[in-house]
Amino acid sequence: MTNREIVAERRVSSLNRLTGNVIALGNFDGVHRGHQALLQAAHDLAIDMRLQYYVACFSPHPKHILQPSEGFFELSSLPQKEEHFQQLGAAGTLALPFDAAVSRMSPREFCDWLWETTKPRAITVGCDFHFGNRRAGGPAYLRDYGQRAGTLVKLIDPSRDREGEAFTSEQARTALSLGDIDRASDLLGYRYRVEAKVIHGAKLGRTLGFPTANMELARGSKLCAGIYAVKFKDGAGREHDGVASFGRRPTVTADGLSLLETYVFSYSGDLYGQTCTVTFVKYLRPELKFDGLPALVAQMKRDEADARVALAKASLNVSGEHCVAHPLGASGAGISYLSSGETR
Ligand SMILES: Cc1cc2nc3c(=O)[nH]c(=O)nc-3n(C[C@H](O)[C@H](O)[C@H](O)COP(=O)(O)O)c2cc1C
Ligand SMILES: Nc1ncnc2c1ncn2[C@@H]1O[C@H](COP(=O)(O)OP(=O)(O)O)[C@@H](O)[C@H]1O
Repeated sequence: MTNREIVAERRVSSLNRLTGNVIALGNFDGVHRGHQALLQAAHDLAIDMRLQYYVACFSPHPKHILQPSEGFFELSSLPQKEEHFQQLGAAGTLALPFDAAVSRMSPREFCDWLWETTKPRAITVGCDFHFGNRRAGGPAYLRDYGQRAGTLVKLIDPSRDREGEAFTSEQARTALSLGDIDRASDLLGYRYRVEAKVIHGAKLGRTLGFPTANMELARGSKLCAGIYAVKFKDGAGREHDGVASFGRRPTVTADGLSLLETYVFSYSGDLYGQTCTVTFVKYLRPELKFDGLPALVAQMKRDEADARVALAKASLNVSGEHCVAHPLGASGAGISYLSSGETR
């Protein structure tokens, strides 16, 4: 059997498992507290119907294709979303490929494809979800289509904070772009985190007594430049405390690339090439241009002390668990990738 055949076989078996279940449909960028409530509704419905629920989301996020020049600030990668979905009891994730051709599908074509692919017994969808050419399809279209196909389509109202404002991905993006980590954590229901490979830098950090693991964030990130108290997970999954700087290092470069640089406390070793995760616990201060390296190093020492205090004060739930209590725990079956021509 060739590798290709093995992959195809796996795909068929996972799709066979997925058909005839509950589908939670959406983009779920950030998997924020509103998304979590919707996924909880899908989960509850699946239990009532004695079925499983799967999440169907587009990949890449449609904004990358529809507004490529605007540099979309995506809150979570597909693997990060899948991790959240698993924690929220989903049996698997169906990544629906999004490209120009899919963007031109009529609502009817899209629904025909989705129904043929997943044979859903029920679909849960947020009241503001739109799809199809020029966003012509919406929850009402899905409900009517479902009625004709004998599928229950459950529209979920947005969940709101104490002030009555709906949780949105855009609010979380705004909070992160302002350095308001507390607000972002509150909206997301967990602490914002990024994952990337550690790359080589100017090798100056070690001479300052502050070696930093350098990571490039996804294009389009609008995270506020500044200094943060963080948790750092190395490639082997070990968690460390640290202090990170995100920005262009105006003290040492004229127009450097934006980098996330973490000084990992009580660590010595080689992190180059490891895929690491940085979880943001507290914003400490803006990035500044210092008058020479001694002034920068003196401030970095104060930053380290401030970060230690902030990390000691923060609740222990630092790896960012969900606020939503979940009876099922992890039971995910992985991601299935589909092409729009494929049904089973
Ligand atoms: C805690 C901390 C605070 C920092 N603050 C600033 C800052 O305010 N301004 C700045 O230009 N660079 C700042 N940096 C970035 C340093 O300039 C950078 O880490 C140093 O030049 C080493 O770079 P390298 O990893 O490429 O060797 C900070 C770094 C850390 C770890
Ligand atoms: N405590 C530490 N925190 C961060 N990186 C460390 C630490 N100790 C050793 N390292 C290693 O040193 C590298 C950073 O050193 P640095 O001089 O800043 O070089 P670069 O400019 O390439 O980032 C990291 O990528 C990692 O491999």
